[in-house]
Formats: sequence, C-alpha cells, structure tokens
Amino acid sequence: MAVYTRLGAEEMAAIIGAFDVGTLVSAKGIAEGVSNSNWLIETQDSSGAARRFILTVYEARTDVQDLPFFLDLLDHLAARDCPVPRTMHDRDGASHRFHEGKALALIEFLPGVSVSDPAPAQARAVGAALAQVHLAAADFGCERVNSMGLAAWQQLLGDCGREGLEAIHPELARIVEHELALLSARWPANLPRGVIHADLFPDNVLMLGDTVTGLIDFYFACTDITAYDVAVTHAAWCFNADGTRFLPALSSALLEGYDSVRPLLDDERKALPLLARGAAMRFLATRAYDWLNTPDDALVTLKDPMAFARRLEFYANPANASIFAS
Ligand SMILES: Nc1ncnc2c1ncn2[C@@H]1O[C@H](COP(=O)(O)OP(=O)(O)OP(=O)(O)O)[C@@H](O)[C@H]1O
Ligand SMILES: N[C@@H](CCO)C(=O)O
Repeated sequence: MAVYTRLGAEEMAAIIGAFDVGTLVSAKGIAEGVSNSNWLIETQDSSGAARRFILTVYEARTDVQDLPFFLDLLDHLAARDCPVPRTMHDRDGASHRFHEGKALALIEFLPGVSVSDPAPAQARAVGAALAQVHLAAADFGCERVNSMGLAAWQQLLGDCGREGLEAIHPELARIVEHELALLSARWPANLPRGVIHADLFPDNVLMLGDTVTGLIDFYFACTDITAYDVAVTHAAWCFNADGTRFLPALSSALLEGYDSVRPLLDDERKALPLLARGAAMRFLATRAYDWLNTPDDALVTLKDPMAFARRLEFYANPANASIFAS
C-alpha cells in the first residue's frame, strides 16, 4: 500500500484548504505506486460541484530540488494539449508545499485505467502521445540530468556485484559485463536530445478504450536522447510480462503511432537497436539492485530483473534489428 505518511482528517482538511479547490469531502489512500504516498481527494466547490484530485506526498526517493522541473513540465505540456495532469497551485501560486518537512503537490485527477494486456491500437495511441510530448516539450526552458543514465546503470550493477548477479541467474553477470562494456563504447553522442518521460510503462498511462487520457508519473523525466524514450517505451510495451515473448504487432503499432506525429530521423531509427539495449539495461539495473537490497519485510512487490535481461538478449540479437526498420 503506497501510503507511507499518516494524515489525520484535520491535517488533510488544512492541507487541501491551502488550495482554492473547494471543501474536502473525502480522501482515500491509493494502493498502486511504490515511490510516494498518494490519495484520491474529492472536494465540493462553492457551486456544489464535485471535483477530484490526486494528492502526492513525496517520500525519500524523490529529490525536492527536482519538483519544479517535474511540476512545471506538467503545466507546460498540459497547456499544449498533451494528455497530462495539471498541477493545482496553492493560494500563493506555488506548485508544491511542505507539511511536516515533506513536500506535497495536488494534481488534477484524470479518468482512465492502466491496461495490462495492450492491443495494437492502444500501443499506437501511446506512441503518438509520446511523440506529442517530445514536440510540446521542445520549448520547455528547464533541463534535468538523467539520474538513471549509463553511469547509474554501472554504479547499480557494480553494487550488485558478480556474486549478487549470479545469485539472480547464473548467466546474468556475464551478460551484464559484456553489454555494459558495449554500451559504454557505443552509446551515441550526436542524436537529438530533449525532455523525455523515461519510464512510460503501461502502469504510467491511463486509457479509456484506445484513447490515452493520461500520461502520469513524470518523476524520472529528464533531458536525454529523444529516441531513447522511444526505446524505453518499446521495451515496456512490446513484450509479455516476463520478457519471454516479443509482441510484433504492438511494436509496429507503437512505432507507427510515434512516426505519425514525429517521424523518426534515419539516424534515430538506426540507433534504436542499441538504445533499446540501453533501455533494457536501465530497468535490469534498478530491478537487480532492488532484488538484492530490499529488506524481506518491505511492503513492496519486487519486479523481476530477468524480465529485462531477456529483453536485452532479444535486442542484442542481430537477427532482431529489423524490427526497427521503417
Ligand atoms: N493524475 C492522476 N489521475 C488519476 N489517477 C492518478 C493520477 N496520478 C496518479 N494516479 C493513480 O495513482 C497511482 C500511483 O501514482 P504514481 O504511479 O504516480 O505513484 P508513485 O508512487 O509515484 O509511482 P511509482 O511507484 O510507479 O514510481 C497510479 O497508478 C494511478 O492509479
Ligand atoms: N517502471 C519501472 C519501475 C520504476 O522505475 C520498472 O518496471 O522496473
């Protein structure tokens, strides 16, 4: 249950009272998510209309210094008609506040559900929405370094150690060593860069039918290679959960959807096999680290690192490079 912070009814009413969003009617803790504490908030405004919001209290994993980047980005993208929630600003105009030393923000509630078994039309819509974000973010003035880039993969996997990786799977240390060396040597330097979401998994997309109603959880958003975001989204959407089966119809649909809004440049397309190996390595790294370092009594369901080791092997196989050809 991702509610790490306890808030009494009076405290909650005082927090919501700092925003011009009506009177608090209910606050329900949201089970999904592991990083921060989230509540679904209902209020009633002066005309009697019901309104809904998400209250997020940021826990240790989110650096408060980054909040202006994340929250201003939502406002920037929403103003350009991207399907992202707006940030509600408080009565002083601030996008986030502090309560008992923790930062919090009130975010627009968007309808929709996260799909667990996407159809090609849904993957197409997600590809198009991602491209829309990339275009709309072009004039966003702020930058943020990718804290989950190549250096972080090396650090996390180094911390896992050869023995740790071999305990996860006997072949994992060998695969990681070989792939990290290759990625360090070949990671592209000259591809177009911009703001990327960097974590656009199905659980971070709200949909109604084939329509994307919300892209959420921008807490890894950063400035990096734009096509790397396509690779991340590809790795997240185009395989079954354990990574044993590539789903070609989802892959074609996702890439077509993206291209229909922002056609990939030839150089970007050529780089996708390598960028996808990097994307698979990024999630392998955080999952392997968490697998070995999360206490047994922690209230989180660990995600399987091997699901991304299998994707990595798929992308590394030259016979599969053609999936990215136009
Ligand atoms: N703007 C929104 N509109 C509707 N529902 C939302 C919105 N933002 C978040 N949610 C709901 O809250 C849940 C948790 O949100 P989120 O994924 O941002 O939490 P988190 O703890 O930061 O995530 P994670 O652990 O995935 O990093 C989502 O799965 C979704 O159900
Ligand atoms: N989406 C990530 C978790 C957040 O980085 C994963 O599935 O491993």
